[in-house]
Amino acid sequence: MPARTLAPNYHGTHFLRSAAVATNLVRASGVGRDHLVVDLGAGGGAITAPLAATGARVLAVERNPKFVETLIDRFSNTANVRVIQGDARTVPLPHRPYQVVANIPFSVSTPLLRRLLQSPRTRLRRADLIVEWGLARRLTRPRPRDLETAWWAARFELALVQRIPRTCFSPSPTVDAAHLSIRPRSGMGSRVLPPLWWLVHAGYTSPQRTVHALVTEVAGARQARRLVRMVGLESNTLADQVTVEQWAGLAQGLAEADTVSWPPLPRRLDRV
Ligand SMILES: C[S@@+](CC[C@H](N)C(=O)[O-])C[C@H]1O[C@@H](n2cnc3c(N)ncnc32)[C@H](O)[C@@H]1O
Repeated sequence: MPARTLAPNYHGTHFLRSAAVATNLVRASGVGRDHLVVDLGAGGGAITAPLAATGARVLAVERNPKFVETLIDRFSNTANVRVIQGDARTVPLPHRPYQVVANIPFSVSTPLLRRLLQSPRTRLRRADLIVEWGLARRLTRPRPRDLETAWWAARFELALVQRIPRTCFSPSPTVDAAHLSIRPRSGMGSRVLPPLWWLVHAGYTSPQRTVHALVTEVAGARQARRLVRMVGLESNTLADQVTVEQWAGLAQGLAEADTVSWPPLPRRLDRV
């Protein structure tokens, strides 16, 4: 169904009118035969169709019954597409590793990102999302302004791939969008997560303390000096000057040193 026939705009959502944007997004995602991929907010299938063409197993999640009908019609003969009527904020996500490729509704971007990125047990392997330009800028700052984004960005590399002009959507939103790529950061296995959480939590709760003082609390002054230097910081660098990459490096160093018995991660991180 051509995107421009989908107006009026349902709940502030914007449908892709550019097939090239959908194709490029899918190509950049690296999705291929037999991968499991979820399209959250599938609409008329603008992204579902190029995903299906890769041979991947595609789950197309859509809340609006009219679009669900359209999707069922459009993909009734496509064995590798399953249409799921439901709310992307609550629909069960796969228990095995999966990717997400989607033009997510701007109005629920943050709850959806939380679902994908927050839990230490997430099975998300990568994601390529179209999000609001301003959100993509905020998420990809080297020093995020809030603890939640820092927790996501220390475990996943969040990169702004390109700006997508508002004219690529129908109806056009008031602002441009962006292709946001999400890839797991290497070396962030389960042993690294407790020290990582401790560090970012301490750093964002006490932004004016030196990172050296924070690390000293758990590792002793000598080890703290070594780790702080190892990630390219000075002893007097304040916590709010530390990048997510440096928090990740410090957490890896602490996990390797293996001298601390870390408290378990808070259960609320798993509530997704
Ligand atoms: C930005 S549009 C994208 C549609 C299509 N993927 C495209 O790119 O043209 C978002 C779609 O998500 C649907 N939607 C909005 N909120 C949703 C939710 N909470 N759960 C599932 N789908 C939702 C809307 O009905 C709409 O079809």
